[in-house]
Amino acid sequence: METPGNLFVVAAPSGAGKSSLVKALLELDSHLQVSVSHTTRKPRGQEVDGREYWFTDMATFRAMVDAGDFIEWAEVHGNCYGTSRRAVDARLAQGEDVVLEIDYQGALQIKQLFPHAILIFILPPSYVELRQRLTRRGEDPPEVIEQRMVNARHEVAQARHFDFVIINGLFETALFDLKCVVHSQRLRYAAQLRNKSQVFSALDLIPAQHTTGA
Ligand SMILES: Nc1nc2c(ncn2[C@@H]2O[C@H](COP(=O)(O)OP(=O)(O)O)[C@@H](O)[C@H]2O)c(=O)[nH]1
Ligand SMILES: Nc1ncnc2c1ncn2[C@@H]1O[C@H](COP(=O)(O)OP(=O)(O)O)[C@@H](O)[C@H]1O
Repeated sequence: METPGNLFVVAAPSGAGKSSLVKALLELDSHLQVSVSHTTRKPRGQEVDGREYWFTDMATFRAMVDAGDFIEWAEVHGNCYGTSRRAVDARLAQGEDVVLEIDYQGALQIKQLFPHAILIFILPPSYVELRQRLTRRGEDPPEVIEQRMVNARHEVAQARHFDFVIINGLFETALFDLKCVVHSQRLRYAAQLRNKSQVFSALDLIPAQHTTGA
């Protein structure tokens, strides 16, 4: 039986830079897969169905909730978002590492289901910078930016529930920090059993009672 992969959750207030950081991390880390969420939000700008999100209508989303298709879901900024069981379970079982880019409500649900999941919160350096990034991103109308700025204050307060907090001031520094968190999780004894099993057996290193990602 394959040693299950690691599960990483990245959350942040809108505009803090989580999508940019996860995208940059995936380009550097071929062992990491991102889970594509379902949402009732309408596509923005260049977003493509099946790439950034699976865009669904509310009736379909509700039916998936009722069918138990999501391992977590939440209403965020007036839209529904959810992580499908299919997107995660099979990959973890194959020993792949998976990253979820979801809000703090989903993150806390995931921690209940996967106690060894690593929760990472991305903070903006200030609310002024957060508003500037949302405005510069140019993907949300002013009223949506206002809503996200109001919600940001409550979201930021949830950082204390997370395992790691990364301040996304200089992008490259934040990306280095994110890579360190992911890599340090892989250096844990249990993860090494998966990554370096030949060496462990060559050294007669008896695998400890395996606990996923502990
Ligand atoms: N709980 C949960 N939140 C999600 C999911 N997918 C995205 N989100 C969160 O929903 C919020 C809004 O995402 P989005 O509409 O892409 O706006 P953005 O944060 O401005 O890029 C963000 O906090 C996302 O992390 C999901 O599957 N589950
Ligand atoms: N460290 C940073 N410094 C300046 N701009 C940034 C930084 N990180 C991200 N951005 C920019 O801020 C905007 C929001 O980033 P994005 O990744 O979409 O945030 P989120 O996914 O958290 O909503 C984007 O235009 C992005 O290019």
